[in-house]
Order: sequence, then structure tokens, then C-alpha cells
Amino acid sequence: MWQAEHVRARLAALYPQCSVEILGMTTRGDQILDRTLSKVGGKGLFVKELEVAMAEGRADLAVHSLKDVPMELPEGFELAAVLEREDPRDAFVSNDYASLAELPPGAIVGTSSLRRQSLIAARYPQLVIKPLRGNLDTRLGKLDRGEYAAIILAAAGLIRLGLPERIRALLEPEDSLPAAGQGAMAIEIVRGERSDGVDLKALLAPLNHDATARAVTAERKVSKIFGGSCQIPLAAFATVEGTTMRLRAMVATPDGLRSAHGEVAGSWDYPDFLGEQVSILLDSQDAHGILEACRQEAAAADPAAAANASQDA
Ligand SMILES: NCc1[nH]cc(CCC(=O)O)c1CC(=O)O
Repeated sequence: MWQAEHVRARLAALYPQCSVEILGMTTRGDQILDRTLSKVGGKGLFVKELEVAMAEGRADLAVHSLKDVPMELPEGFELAAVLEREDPRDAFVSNDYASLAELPPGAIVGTSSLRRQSLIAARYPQLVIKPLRGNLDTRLGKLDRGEYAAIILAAAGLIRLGLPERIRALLEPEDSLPAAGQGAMAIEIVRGERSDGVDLKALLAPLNHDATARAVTAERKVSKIFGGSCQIPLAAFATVEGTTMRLRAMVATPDGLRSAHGEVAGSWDYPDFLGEQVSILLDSQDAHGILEACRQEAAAADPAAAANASQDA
């Protein structure tokens, strides 16, 4: 809702003659709180209901956290704009400890992200990772009630909701490489002109942030190459300086014991190419073997879920 309101306010400032209304919706991703997303169908759960509303003409655009948007949109939909990225880093949140390194052995860390789980398990094998779902208030409430010693959240969500003081430490990309698209918002529309001839994409173009859009294109290329199953800890993070893009990526097993890392840099004019190049680097460290191991492990644990799952960042 914060994100929708942000887009509404920006459109109202750009087009004072237009009225922009928010149609609040709850998605399956918001409702399913007892299971990790990877087990119930992944990212698509946050966008499907909004696409139905657009297809039925009840809404013209949908505002998403880009991290939750599947790599391939259904036929007839497109991303019209990617907004300037908020802080893309993961945040360490705790009432009693200042950093992951300070946590005592056996301390319980909350996260339902396989990527965060894998990174923590690799560096801090003495910690215990427990699932954590729900909206931000729910997650913080569980921390405050002592169910966890610490939790890991996207800094962007805490900042947007006015809770930056809850961030005890920001995890640097070197330690916790962000998920593809983390911290960026995207606006999805029905492809093509509206029936009344309005070109929504052109109207939304001023909201597009070029450097962010190029960076997330590279990141999402990596997700596309290795994606398809939510059972995979996957990170992809691009930064832009001038017209040079630097792209880092990682795939790993959930236990963090096997991982592949890569980094490339090049012109920001070829984000897909950079995504392919870094994927080749990962493959030279047996990334596909790692993914296969993840798939087999997931299928053994829960065959039905593994069959229809997609990426949960
Ligand atoms: N998967 C849920 C989700 N999708 C986007 C964000 C945070 C905001 C963002 O990354 O833009 C979160 C929560 C989290 O990761 O803590």
C-alpha cells in the first residue's frame, strides 16, 4: 500500500488533471503465512490477483516490489516503469545484538528467504535459522516477543515504512548479496494502448529510473537463466557508475556448503549480455550442479511443491 500510494502521489504531481485511485488488494502471497513461499508457488502469488484485476479492467496498473515479480510475465502484460531503487541491502534487526557476528551459538535467526538462509549458514554455521513470514509488523512483533534473537529483512521495506531505526546493521553486498530486483518497485500494465487510446506506458515513462531499470534487467537475466525453481538460493546485484555496470551473482545450496560466485563489469548498454557473462562464470563453478542438488533435495522433502514452485527471494 505504501508503494501504491507513492506511485499515486507521483502521478498526481505529474498529471494534476488526472484522478488516480488506489484499489487495495490482498494477494495469496499475503495470506499464506504458515509456509515458506517456495513451498506454495513462489513469486507469482504476489502478482496474479493484480493481473486479473487489470485484465478485467478494474485496474490500469499494478505496483509491485520487483523482487516479487516473476521473470516471465503472462502474455499481454509488461513492466512499464522501474522506479529508482531504495537501499538494496539486507538489514540485521535485533533488540539484543548489534550484528550477526555477535550472536551466540544456537541463537535463532528468522528468515524465510533461501538466499539469506544459505548465506548465514555458510558464514555462521553455529546459528539456527527459523522460518519467518507475514507483513513487516508481524515479523517485527515475533522478534519483539522473543521468538527470534534476530531477523533479516530487506532494508528497503523498513525504510519505506518509516522504521529505519529498527535496522541494527546493514549487511554489505560482500556478505549478503541482494536478491535480483531487491529495493526496486515496478509498475505493470496491460501491453498496448488502452481501449480509449490512452498510452499508459508513455504516461508512466517519467517514473522510470534509467540506471535502476538497466541494473535490474541484468539481475533478472541471471534469475531467468538459473530460475524456474524457488528451491534455489540465488542472488544478483548490479550497480551503475557513469555508464559502467558491475554485476555480481551467486547461487548456492540452502545449507551454504556449496556455492558459485561471479562478478563482471561492462557497458550499461548490454545488461542482458552481462547477465549471460556472469552466469557463464557461475557455471564454470558448477552452478548447474548446485541447482540440480537443490532440486533433488527439495523434491525429496516435498515432491508436490517442488513441481510447481518458483523463486522466493
Ligand atoms: N519477499 C517479500 C518481499 N518483497 C519485497 C520485500 C522488501 C522490499 C523490497 O525489496 O523492495 C520483501 C520483504 C523482505 O525481503 O524483507
